[in-house]
Amino acid sequence: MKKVGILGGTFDPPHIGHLIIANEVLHAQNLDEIWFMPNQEPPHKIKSGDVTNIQRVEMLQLSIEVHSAFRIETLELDREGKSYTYDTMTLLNEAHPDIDFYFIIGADMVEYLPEWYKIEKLMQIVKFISVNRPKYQLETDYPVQYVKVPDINISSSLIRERVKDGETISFLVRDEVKRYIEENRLYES
Ligand SMILES: Nc1ncnc2c1ncn2[C@@H]1O[C@H](COP(=O)(O)OP(=O)(O)OP(=O)(O)O)[C@@H](O)[C@H]1O
Ligand SMILES: O=C(O)c1ccc[n+]([C@@H]2O[C@H](COP(=O)([O-])O)[C@@H](O)[C@H]2O)c1
Repeated sequence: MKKVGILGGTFDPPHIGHLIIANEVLHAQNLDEIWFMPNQEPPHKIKSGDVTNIQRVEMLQLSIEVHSAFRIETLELDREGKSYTYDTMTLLNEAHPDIDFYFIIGADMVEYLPEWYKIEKLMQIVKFISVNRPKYQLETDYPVQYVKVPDINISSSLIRERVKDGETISFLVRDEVKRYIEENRLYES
C-alpha cells in the first residue's frame, strides 16, 4: 500500500512551518507523499477573508514546488460549508483503496481533538500523526502517533499581522509566496 500523509490546513497563507513539518513527517514515517489539503471553511475558526480559495491554492503551489513528493489535494474546496475531516477522509478512502492515509496535525489541533466532528469514528478510518508546536500540549487520550520536529514558532496569523504592520516576512514564507502576497496586495488591511 502507498503511504500518504495529509496536511490539512487553512494555509492563509502557507508558511515554512508547514513545509518543515511535512518534510519531517515524510522522512520519519517513510511516507511516499504528502498531500497539502486546503479546507473550504475551517471547522473551528474563521478564514481571514482577505484571500480567495484560488489565491490560497496558488500560494500553496508556489510553496510545494520545492519537493517532488509534495502534492495538493483540492477535494475540500469542491464542498460548501465547514470541511469536516470525517467527511473528507470517508471520500478519500473510497476514492483511493490502495492508499494508507495519515492525517498530520500540530499540537494546537491535538488539544482540540475532543471537539472534532465524529471524532470516535474518524479515529477508526484514519491514523493521526501529531507534531509539536510551541505553546501547545501534545497529551491526548486518542491514539495519535508523534513525530518530533524542530520547534517552529511561526503561524499564518503572524504572517498576516506582519504584512498588516508593514514588517518583514522574509524567510517565514518562500520568496515566491512573499512576492505573490506583495503583487496581490494581500493582508495589507
Ligand atoms: N509552526 C507550526 N508548528 C507545528 N504545526 C503547525 C505549525 N504551523 C501550522 N501547523 C499545523 O499545520 C496545520 C495547518 O495549519 P494552518 O494552515 O491553520 O496554519 P496556522 O499557522 O495554524 O494558521 P493560523 O495562525 O491562521 O491559525 C495544522 O494542523 C497546524 O497545527
Ligand atoms: O473535522 C473537524 O471537526 C475538524 C476540526 C478542526 C480542524 N480540522 C481540520 O484540521 C486541519 C487543520 O485545521 P486548521 O483550521 O488549523 O487549518 C484542517 O484540515 C481542518 O479542516 C477538522
